[in-house]
Amino acid sequence: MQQIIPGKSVKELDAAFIKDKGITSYKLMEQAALAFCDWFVEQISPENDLAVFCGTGNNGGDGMAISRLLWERGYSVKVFIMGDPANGSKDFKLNHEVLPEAIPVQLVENVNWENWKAKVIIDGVLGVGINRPLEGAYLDLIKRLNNFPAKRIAIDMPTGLPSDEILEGEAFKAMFTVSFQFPKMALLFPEHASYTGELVIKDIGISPDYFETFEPKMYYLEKKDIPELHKSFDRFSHKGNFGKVMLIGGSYGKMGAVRMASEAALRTGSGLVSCFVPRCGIQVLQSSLPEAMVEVSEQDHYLDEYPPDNLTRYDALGVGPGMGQHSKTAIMLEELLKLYKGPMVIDADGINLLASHPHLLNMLGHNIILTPHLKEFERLAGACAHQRERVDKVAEFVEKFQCTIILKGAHSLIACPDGTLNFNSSGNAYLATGGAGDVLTGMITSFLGQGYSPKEAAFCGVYHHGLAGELAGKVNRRGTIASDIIAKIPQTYLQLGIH
Ligand SMILES: NC(=O)C1=CN([C@@H]2O[C@H](COP(=O)(O)OP(=O)(O)OC[C@H]3O[C@@H](n4cnc5c(N)ncnc54)[C@H](OP(=O)(O)O)[C@@H]3O)[C@@H](O)[C@H]2O)[C@@H](O)CC1
Ligand SMILES: [K+]
Repeated sequence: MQQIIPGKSVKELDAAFIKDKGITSYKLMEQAALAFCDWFVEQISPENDLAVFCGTGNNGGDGMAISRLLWERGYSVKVFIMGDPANGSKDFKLNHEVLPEAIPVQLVENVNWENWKAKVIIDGVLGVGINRPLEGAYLDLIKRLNNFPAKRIAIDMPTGLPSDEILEGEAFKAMFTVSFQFPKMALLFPEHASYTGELVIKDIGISPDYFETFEPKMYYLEKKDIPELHKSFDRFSHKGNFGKVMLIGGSYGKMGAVRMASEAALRTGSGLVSCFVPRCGIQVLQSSLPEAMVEVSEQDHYLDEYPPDNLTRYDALGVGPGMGQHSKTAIMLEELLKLYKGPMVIDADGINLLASHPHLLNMLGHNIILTPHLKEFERLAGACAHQRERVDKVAEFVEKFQCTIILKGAHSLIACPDGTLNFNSSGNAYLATGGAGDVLTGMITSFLGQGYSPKEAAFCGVYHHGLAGELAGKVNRRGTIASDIIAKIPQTYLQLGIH
């Protein structure tokens, strides 16, 4: 898996890599620029005139190299330099020197903005070297570029965005950020969505072993990581091999949640799916999801204090969708935590009940996965000012209670008891729809029931769920609903080449 390291460690990483490979830093910059151009030519046609803004550090050096390479590919390019080129970094200067004479170069301070035009703005002003908020001429430039009607693309990082912290002040508002080798952590924060734009990661050839010495252990979960996590089944596999799971939840008016989680478990591959719901749910479930078996608790409208009988029948449980927060249901949850020693996902009202009955937190452990969205997590662990703080609190929570947490959102964070923090890459905004979380619960429960470890089940569940959302979004766009995501689960296996 691709490791994410702090921006301040990038220089050290580069130095180790180029020393070991016996290449120059200029060559590495060329590799980065080529990787950017490979992506760029697929997106933007040469009819568009390009304005490349270069600082005088290595981000600016990238900008210079990219200008040359795109010019060679037939683009009309103009270069604008921010800062004093005489004070530039070594590789900035080298790339400045080899810039073809046919490319016009101007200092930003000399630009007459009145007649200025460009269809595409490429930002190579500052990258991971940023160490303070933008001010003065830098700030003026970025504000101007943000208001200019052009396509905006950032090299490595949008100028102004710190690589690992929350933005203070202003930054370049990129429509695309093409980041080298790994996503800088701040590109994954929801607060930065309008600065990062669409995130593209381009491999520049630095293999994973060069990252290993860096802390903390943060990773980016990508498509290539998923197939090897999957088990293979053969012609003689029977439904027992695919696991027997139970989804526990539902209350009057919220039976859809447990129904969707159950269908998602079936579509993910569970051999047998049972539901445990209040009495009022039996007809809903039996008629709308005939593949599931249903057991009911005594009460009509909510789950009473008695958990299902004979829990050892199940390979995994998923608890919480639509469950409500009745005090008797809280007792049932406590009983479940006492009695059931297999793997379990706790979501939605299950999490809310943990938050309102904090003594239950001490019953969590390695076999349990919690799947809170931001607000649910804050109910568990206290308010957070921003995602940076939330990431730290998630890590602390997992260390204390030794369970897995999946903090849902764009780039869901999977924090594991082994101390790793893993950010997901799949998914899109169309996943932000009622019931999508219930679908995820069903999927992870299914993987647990199929014998995947909590970490494998979390990785596979989150990645497949995001991919199903992408596939559903392609067809249904803003009209995507949770059932569309479920319908696309089988296709995610196909996309990943898994039988
Ligand atoms: N492996 C990789 O990922 C590779 C990375 N590469 C590229 O290198 C980039 C990093 O380059 P970099 O280290 O030279 O820093 P960069 O961002 O150009 O800043 C330059 C200088 O600006 C200054 N400065 C700071 N804050 C400021 C502010 N607010 N306003 C004004 N000035 C400010 C500060 O100097 P100071 O003023 O503090 O002396 C800083 O040193 C990286 O993002 C990627 O594009 C590739 O080429 C190869 C492979
Ligand atoms: K930049």
